[in-house]
Amino acid sequence: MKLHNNTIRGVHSALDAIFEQGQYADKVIERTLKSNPKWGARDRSFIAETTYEMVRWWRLINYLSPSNDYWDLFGTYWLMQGNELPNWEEFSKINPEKIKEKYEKLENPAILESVPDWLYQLGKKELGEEWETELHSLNEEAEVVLRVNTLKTTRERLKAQLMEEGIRTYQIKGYPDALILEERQNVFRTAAFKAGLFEVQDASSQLVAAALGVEPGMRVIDACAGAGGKTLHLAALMENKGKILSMDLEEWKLQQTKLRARRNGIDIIERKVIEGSKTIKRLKESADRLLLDVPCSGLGVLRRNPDTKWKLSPGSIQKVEETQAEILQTYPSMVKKGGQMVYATCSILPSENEKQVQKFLASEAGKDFELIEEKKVFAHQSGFDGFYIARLQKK
Ligand SMILES: C[S@@+](CC[C@H](N)C(=O)[O-])C[C@H]1O[C@@H](n2cnc3c(N)ncnc32)[C@H](O)[C@@H]1O
Repeated sequence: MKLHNNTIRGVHSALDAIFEQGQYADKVIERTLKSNPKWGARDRSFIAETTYEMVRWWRLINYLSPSNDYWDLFGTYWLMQGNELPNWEEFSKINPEKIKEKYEKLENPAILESVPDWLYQLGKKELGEEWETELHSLNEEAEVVLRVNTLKTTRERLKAQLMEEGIRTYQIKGYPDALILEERQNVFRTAAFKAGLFEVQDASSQLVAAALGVEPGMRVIDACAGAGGKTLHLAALMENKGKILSMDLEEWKLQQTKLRARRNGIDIIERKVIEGSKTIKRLKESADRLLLDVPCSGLGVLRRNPDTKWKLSPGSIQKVEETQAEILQTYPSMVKKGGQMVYATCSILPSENEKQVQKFLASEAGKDFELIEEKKVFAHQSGFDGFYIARLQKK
């Protein structure tokens, strides 16, 4: 593949915004791509892919070539991919033989898998032997997965329509609404997306709303709804009949659901900002189903958000675990007697998952609940994001 100086500069400026200014990788890439309308589809995918991969392998790259110069770091990454470097002045400081030798001698698994030491040790402590395999898998590039909006189309019809738009997809067993892209492409520009025929949502994430066992006509609360990914799925499973109360602390996130719901042809969603414990108390025993898609470390979705590795800290994980425990102590009161709730995270750490559920069940707030089903979804087993999904019944 031929390298172009100005697309590499695009990668450099994206890396600078991510590492020096602490911005989120997905937002940075979106902005970088918009900054030069002359870049074609190939340039854009080079910039997006290279930035993500360099963020993913940042520790390893910096170990192999300790340098503050982005050209050295890019050159090292390029060699790691099995490519040759062109004879450019910018790459003159790079010694491919030395890099190769250093890599071959490397034994430290945290550097090899490109994660901070504390994170490597935490994973090992929490998951034991399974961590190595899982971590390796979490360093792979994520597939692009679509969730068919069954309110507007079927999987077969969408597959055919996307094919007409030049996008090839395939389906997999066990995920009834999912289509996977054969090749990474920008699907947001398609007529099918604009018509609300699908949303982009990882296959594991599609298991969450499905686990809640909703039916048309139910009253459902999605208490950590964010921008509404799972709310939209719930609405489709409910055939757009009943009521969904979509709640979050952040109003700007809930606002995004409005637009998405319109595109999806959904009108059963009501939005409510959580202003404090009163908001929750007023909704006591009002829901047939409650979804707690709680804030988490995001360690299950490192494929999609590799910058999470460098943003997390032991302190931030502890803080998020405290929030999870607090949510579990108060929000389940919104479930009607005989109703059900799902507690879910996109983390693979037992301390955010089964241990939180066990603590809840052993507490006063959880005494009326029982665990019906629990799914620990690992990336190395499923091929998709890591998730945890627990379904509980209120007696
Ligand atoms: C995992 S994200 C939700 C993703 C969303 N359900 C989706 O499918 O797109 C967790 C959400 O919980 C919200 N949150 C954080 N603390 C909360 C709290 N105490 N109560 C309710 N929501 C909270 C965050 O703002 C964030 O949007």
